[in-house]
Amino acid sequence: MPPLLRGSYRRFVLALAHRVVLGAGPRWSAGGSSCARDSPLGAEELRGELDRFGGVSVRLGRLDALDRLDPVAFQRALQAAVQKWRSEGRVAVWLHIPILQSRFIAPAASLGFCFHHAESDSSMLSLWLGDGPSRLPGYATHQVGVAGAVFDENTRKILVVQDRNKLKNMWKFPGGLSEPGEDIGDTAVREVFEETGIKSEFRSLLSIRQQHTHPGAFGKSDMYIICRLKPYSFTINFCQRECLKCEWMNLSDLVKTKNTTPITSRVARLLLYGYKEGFDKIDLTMEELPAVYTGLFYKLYHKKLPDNYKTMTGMD
Ligand SMILES: NC(=O)C1=CN([C@@H]2O[C@H](COP(=O)(O)OP(=O)(O)OC[C@H]3O[C@@H](n4cnc5c(N)ncnc54)[C@H](O)[C@@H]3O)[C@@H](O)[C@H]2O)C=CC1
Ligand SMILES: [Mg+2]
Repeated sequence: MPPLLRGSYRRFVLALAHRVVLGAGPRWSAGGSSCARDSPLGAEELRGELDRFGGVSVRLGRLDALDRLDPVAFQRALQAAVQKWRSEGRVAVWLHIPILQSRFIAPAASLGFCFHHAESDSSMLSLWLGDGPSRLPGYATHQVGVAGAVFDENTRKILVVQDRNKLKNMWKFPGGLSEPGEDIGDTAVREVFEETGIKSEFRSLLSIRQQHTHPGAFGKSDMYIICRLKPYSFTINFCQRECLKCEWMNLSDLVKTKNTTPITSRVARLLLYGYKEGFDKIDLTMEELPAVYTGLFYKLYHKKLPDNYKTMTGMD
């Protein structure tokens, strides 16, 4: 018996392994999400939840007893649990590890667990137990950047900046990265205000760019969305830390200048077209609709649909 499994550790690990085996067993209702517990053995157990795909989720932060467990003992307990789950046909194990319990990452990795993702205060490891290659979905694939094309129809001027810390100083629309849970239009309005001091309101989406292996996206892809915004303040007070220059430029000058990026030039032409022919030609407008399954709401962006088409029931 290894020295670390003597005395109280030994009793604990045996109880833990036993608990895992029982906990992962038939008292878990298939397709349900309730915790399995064996009450006679108390709180010291490796508890998990069964998900609707047949995988098991274990949240180490909920297991008080782990505070007293060392990595070697944890590895043995986890190994026993994985064996049992495998024999029961579970398809995957998800291991949620609070950052302060990161000593359990290496033991899990030695059993084949890999990082699925990490947040600021925790990591999630996963192990595929099903047949064939893993069918577990990956984590985030893109970062989302949003810019605001703030166009003043009265003066035909557009708000442009040159970023500091860029190798080439070119005119572009102010913008930046979306915060978690932030609506696209809100990112545009917030970033425009933070970088230029201009207040504006969301009108529509104009373009979406997708670029892979984007520099600065930590190996992920970049989704860059440009919104049309309407200004309601006009005095520039730009952020010196982020921007080198900021000005209201004639839209026709932005269309002509070579000192800009291809996407800015293209969207400037799109705006000119919208200004001359009607913004309904270029706008993807937003509407909030209810989600059927979650009871939440979402934002849907598309070209304007006439009201009679929204309510029509057939082709008549
Ligand atoms: N084609 C275009 O016209 C351009 C498009 N974009 C798009 O805009 C979005 C990002 O906008 P940004 O203005 O860059 O974001 P942002 O306005 O949120 O600013 C990012 C801030 O983070 C700082 N930063 C970034 N990486 C850093 C690091 N490793 N260490 C320290 N500080 C760091 C930068 O200095 C900057 O202050 C992306 O979607 C990108 O594709 C950005 C520039 C030009
Ligand atoms: Mg920016």
